[in-house]
Amino acid sequence: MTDASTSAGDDTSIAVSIPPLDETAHEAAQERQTQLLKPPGSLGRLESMAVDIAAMQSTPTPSVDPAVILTLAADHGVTAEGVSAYPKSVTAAMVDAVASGDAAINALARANKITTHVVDMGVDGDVPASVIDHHIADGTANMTVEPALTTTQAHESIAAGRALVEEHAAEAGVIGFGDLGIGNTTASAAITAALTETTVEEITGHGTGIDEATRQQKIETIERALAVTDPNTDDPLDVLRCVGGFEIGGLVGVTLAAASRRIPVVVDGVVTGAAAVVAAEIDERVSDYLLGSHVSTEPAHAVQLDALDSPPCLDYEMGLGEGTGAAVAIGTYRAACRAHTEMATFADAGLDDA
Ligand SMILES: Cc1cc2ncn([C@H]3O[C@H](COP(=O)(O)O)[C@@H](O)[C@H]3O)c2cc1C
Ligand SMILES: O=C(O)c1cccnc1
Repeated sequence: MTDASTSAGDDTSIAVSIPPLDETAHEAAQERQTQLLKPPGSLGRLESMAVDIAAMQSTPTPSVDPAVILTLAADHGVTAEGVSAYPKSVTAAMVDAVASGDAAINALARANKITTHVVDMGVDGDVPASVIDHHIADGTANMTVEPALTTTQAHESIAAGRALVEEHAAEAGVIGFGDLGIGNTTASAAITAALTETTVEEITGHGTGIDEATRQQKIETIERALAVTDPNTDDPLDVLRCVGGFEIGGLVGVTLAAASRRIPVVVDGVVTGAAAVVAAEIDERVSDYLLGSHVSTEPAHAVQLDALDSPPCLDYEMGLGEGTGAAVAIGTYRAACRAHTEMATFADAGLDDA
C-alpha cells in the first residue's frame, strides 16, 4: 500500500495528516496489563484490544465512548443488471426504517449504547427530514455502461465523509462504519477485485441472498464493468470513480478524517471493508486506526481484512451491513477498555508479593 504523497495521482485535496501510533502509550498500556489483578495474558485478545486503542488514542485510559455509528446510504445504477435479490426501492425504505429506529442497526446500537446517524449520500427516493443530507445524485451510473461516479462526485463523496466526522463524530471515542444501498455488494466486490490479488469469481458472494445463477450473472456484470471502465488499479480514487459508490466514497472520507483525529474506526462488513481498502490505498497510515468487527459471509470480506491486516474480533456468520457487525464489536471493545481502566492492580489489592 502506498502513501498519500505518491498515490491518487497528483491530487493533494484528499491528503490528510495522520499521526503515528503513540508508542509510549502502547508500552505503558502493555505494562499496565501485566500489573492487573489476573494472570498475565488471561484476558486474551481483550488485552491487546485495549492496548491497541490506547496507542491509537494516545492515552493511558482508552475508551470507546461516546461511540458513534455512521450509516451511509446510496443507490447504485448497476442494479439495472439484476445483481440483487431486492429492488432498488428497498434502499430508501431501509433509510426510512433506520431513521425510525426500526432496523437491525438500531436495536443492536441501542443494546450497546451507541449513537447512530443515517446519511443520504445519494438515495434514489424520498428520505425523512431527520436523515443527514449529503445527497450527491439519485444513485450512481450503471458501471457496465460508464464509470459509476464522475471524478467530481468521487471527490465530493470523500469530502462529505470528512465533513460528517467534523460535524457529528469529532468527539467520538470510536466511529463504527455502516452502509445501505441495494447493489452495493457488487460495487464492493468490483473494488476488491481491482485492488487485491483476487479474481472476481472467488470474491463475489450471494449478497442479499441471490441464487447461484444470479451470482454467475453478478460475476459477469462485475467483469464487464471492469472491462468497460478500465480503472487504473494503481490509483484507488480511479477505482472508486469507475466501480464505487457514493456511500463507499463517503466512508473513505470518514476513515481519513477519523485517523487524522486519532479516532479508531470499527470496520463493518464487505461494503465498509471495500471503503477501508480504498482509504488504506490512498494513505497506508489509516490501517493503524482500523479495528475489525466480524467476518462477513461475503467472501470478499476476509480478503479485505487480510489486506488491511485488521483481524475480525468475532465470527457470528453475519452478513447484513448497516453497521451491525460494528455495533456488536463495539460492545467487545468497550469491555476490553473497561477491564483495562477499571481493574485493580496486584499492588492496589496489596498482593505485590503474590
Ligand atoms: C431488507 C434489507 C435490509 C438491509 N440492510 C442492509 N442490507 C444490505 O444489503 C444490500 C446489499 O446487498 P445486495 O448487493 O445483494 O443488494 C445493502 O442495502 C446492504 O446494506 C440490506 C438489504 C435488505 C434487502
Ligand atoms: O457483509 C456485508 O456487509 C453484507 C452482506 C450482504 C449484504 N449486504 C452487506
